[in-house]
This record gives sequence, structure tokens and C-alpha cells, in this order.
Amino acid sequence: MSASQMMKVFVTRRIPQEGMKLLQKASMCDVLLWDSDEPVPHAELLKKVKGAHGLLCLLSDQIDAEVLDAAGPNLKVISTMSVGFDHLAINEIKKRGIRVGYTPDVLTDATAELTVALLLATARRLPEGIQEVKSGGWSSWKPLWLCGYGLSGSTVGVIGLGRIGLAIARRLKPFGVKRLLYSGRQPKPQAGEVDGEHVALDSLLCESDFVVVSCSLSPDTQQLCNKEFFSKMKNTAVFINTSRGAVVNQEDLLEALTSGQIAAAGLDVTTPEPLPTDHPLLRLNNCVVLPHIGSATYSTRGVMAQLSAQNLLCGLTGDAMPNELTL
Ligand SMILES: O=CC(=O)O
Repeated sequence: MSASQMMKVFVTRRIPQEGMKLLQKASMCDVLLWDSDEPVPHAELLKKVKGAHGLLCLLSDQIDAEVLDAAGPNLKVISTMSVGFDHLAINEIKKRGIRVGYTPDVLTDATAELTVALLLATARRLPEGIQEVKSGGWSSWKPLWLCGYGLSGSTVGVIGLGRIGLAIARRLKPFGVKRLLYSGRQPKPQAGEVDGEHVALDSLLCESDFVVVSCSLSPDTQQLCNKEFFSKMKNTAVFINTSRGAVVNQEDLLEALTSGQIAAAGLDVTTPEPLPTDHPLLRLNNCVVLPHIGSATYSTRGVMAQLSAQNLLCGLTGDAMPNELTL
């Protein structure tokens, strides 16, 4: 293929080899990589994307009208190495006739596992316990020390029983969960598998011992978890969010945690990301914050990279993508 027929692809970060190899093998592609583990600065993104036919990006890259304009009319496909796509200006993308690939399913298990780990770490106060061991605060076995909340006999409420929500529910049930509630627009047939009860959000909040947020970020869910939301939760309830930070009003969460309105929170996602190290949430013992690592297993990230590369290449050749977002 002559240089003028080659299609330009910009990859916004180092990604696992499984994906890079596929792109490098594709004879029609001229691949430009932002060869770093850190995000490409916005000004560089605008430069590097110029004239690209394909863009492989991550959830931390905001792909807005400015980026699309900088790319210009060649851009045929955007492939995001994520299941979430709230970082993409979908209306602008649709207007320009650009196709979008994403990576659902392949990260469901890893994200559900991480959610369970975070729930248990938060409810059983693992970070506090580890800190006490290291600091010499562990003086003896004490009946009233570092007690938390258990899943056995509990009611769990899942907000958004989609692929990941269901995988979380499946994993939590064997801990002896008594009732599994879920909210969402309509009952889901697959909820039967976990004996899930479809309830109104208010009932879920009033009745649950653990509230797990697993919905995607949309105008409907933005700031869903606010003062009113937390005020309906039990004082002994634990709040877990592994979806997107913007689903939560963090000021209101901080207030709920410091006032004792709720018992504890575990967050894998925050606003902003990274959360500044002096953020007040990080000073609380009853808040466990992780750095958005839901899908971070070696194999999952490998498969995500591979799928993103496949989506991108199919988008360039005009073929059906393994996972194309319906716009
Ligand atoms: O948050 C993770 C993803 O959207 O893949």
C-alpha cells in the first residue's frame, strides 16, 4: 500500500501488547502512539489527531467537538478501551458520521470482583486494620475494636442491574445475602437468577444495608447520589460506587459520612480523577478510595486492548465491529 493510501491511527496511550501488535500488523495503518503511561496533554492531542482516520482512546480522554474538529473529516472511527463512553461527545460524533467501538462484557468479571473486594474492605474496615498493624495501634484482641458490617443475612441494593450489576449480585449472593433489591427503569428478566426484587429507588435506599452503584453515567444518573439520596439510607448502611464519580455529589457524600448519616463508603471512581491528595474524603476512616482499577487484571486489560484494536480496524475497513456502539 502506498504511503498516501495508508490510514493514520492515533493511539492516545501505551496499551497492552495484545492490542498494539494487532495494529502494527495491519498493513493499511500508520500508527502513531503517545508512548507514555500518562495522558496526552490536550494541546498535543489536538496536534497528533490531525488528519487521523482512526482514534484509539481511553476513558480519561475527553473527545469533544474541539478534538473532532482538530481531527478533521478523515476521522471514520473512534475506539475506546472502556465499557463507559461518557467521555465521548456522542451527539457531535453522530453528526459527523463517525463510528464508535467500545469494550463491554470483557471487563464484567474483573469489575464485579473488584466491587466485591471494595465492599468487603469498606464494610470490614480493612485499610484501617492494616494501618493499625503497621503503626503499632494493635495492642491486643479487643471485643469492641474495628467492628464492621457483614453480608450474611443482609439486604443488598444494586442500582443498575446491567451486565456488571448482575455479575456483582451473583458474587454477593453466596455470602448469605437475604434480599437482593435492584432499581432501574424496568424489571429485568435476568434478575430471577439472583432472586432480585425490582423496587423503587426510595425503597431500595430505605431497606438496604449495602447500596451498590453500578449504573452508567447519563443525564438521568448524574448526581443521582445526593443529599436526599443519602438521607434515605440507614445510618448503618455502606455505600459502594464502581461506576462513575459523577453519579455522586461528593460534597453530599462527605456530609453523609461525617455526620453519621451513613456508615461508610467505598469508591473506585471519583470526581475528579485522580482525587487530589488533600481531598477531605481521604481524611476519613470510613471512606475507602481506590484509583479506578475495576478492570485492572492483566488478562482483562489485554483482552480490552485486543478488542479495541479489532474494533478500530473493522471501523477503518468498513466491516462489522465486534462491539460497535449504536449511536
Ligand atoms: O470504567 C471502566 C470502563 O468504562 O471501562
